[in-house]
Amino acid sequence: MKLLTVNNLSAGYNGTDIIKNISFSVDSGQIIGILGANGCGKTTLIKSLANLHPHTGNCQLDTITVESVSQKELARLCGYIPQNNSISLDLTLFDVVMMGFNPELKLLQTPTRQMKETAIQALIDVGLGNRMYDNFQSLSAGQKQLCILARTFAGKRKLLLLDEPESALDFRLRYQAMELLQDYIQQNHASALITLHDSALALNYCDSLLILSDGRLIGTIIPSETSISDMEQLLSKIYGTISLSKLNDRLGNSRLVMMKEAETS
Ligand SMILES: Nc1ncnc2c1ncn2[C@@H]1O[C@H](COP(=O)(O)OP(=O)(O)OP(=O)(O)O)[C@@H](O)[C@H]1O
Repeated sequence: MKLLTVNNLSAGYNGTDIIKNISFSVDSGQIIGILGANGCGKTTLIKSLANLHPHTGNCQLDTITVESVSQKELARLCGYIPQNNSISLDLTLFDVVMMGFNPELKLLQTPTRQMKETAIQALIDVGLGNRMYDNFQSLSAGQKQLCILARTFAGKRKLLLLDEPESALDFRLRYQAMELLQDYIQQNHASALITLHDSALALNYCDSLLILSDGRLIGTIIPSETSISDMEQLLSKIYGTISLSKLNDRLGNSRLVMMKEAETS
């Protein structure tokens, strides 16, 4: 079932389009990666989908047209994690996660007990259960990112828009965050659009990958179906010469590994 349909999306700055005529759709239950070189327009695309950046074209999310609803209404269906968190207030981690319920609460309405329990569980799930009442500002950059992820999971939105959520996480936590995301998507019949610079996460955790180059969608990879040579060809357009291999880990799970090759002239 389609959760999101994007039609002819273009957006930019100062009258110049940075992303150009992008169209794609996302089924429920999918994690879609957005890959592209620095500056190709990934953040601009994600912000446009969250209706936080002016654009032309339109996005249909479930039963709503993104461009025609209020931010609060959109926030009930869609959770957005920006590249850099902008929380500068002295709040506990618990308070930060509780902010995820704001779109559901009316003015002066207090959160329910179930919301509080969900927030606590979300913090435990990301490994921050023992820091729940610490000041958010006292966390490291990676821990802040995990706390924001917990807030997004607690909100139980149908669509998650995540802009490089792994950037501050160490090697182990990157994988843990992707596993948590997979569980979330399955349990909530949700979908995620996620910009990534980590090819191992992109190739091994995403159901499909949108390949952006210079603001255009130049192709789509379905890691479980697309041939290695087709994937290499597309990925080389954004990363230069690369090679891909399928390797088995010790448990026999097949993994895609991308290696940078010397540039050929
Ligand atoms: N506020 C702005 N004003 C003018 N130009 C901008 C603004 N924000 C971004 N740009 C330009 O738009 C282009 C795309 O930026 P964007 O942040 O969407 O790229 P990105 O693919 O997310 O990059 P990265 O991988 O480095 O995060 C860049 O050339 C950037 O300079």
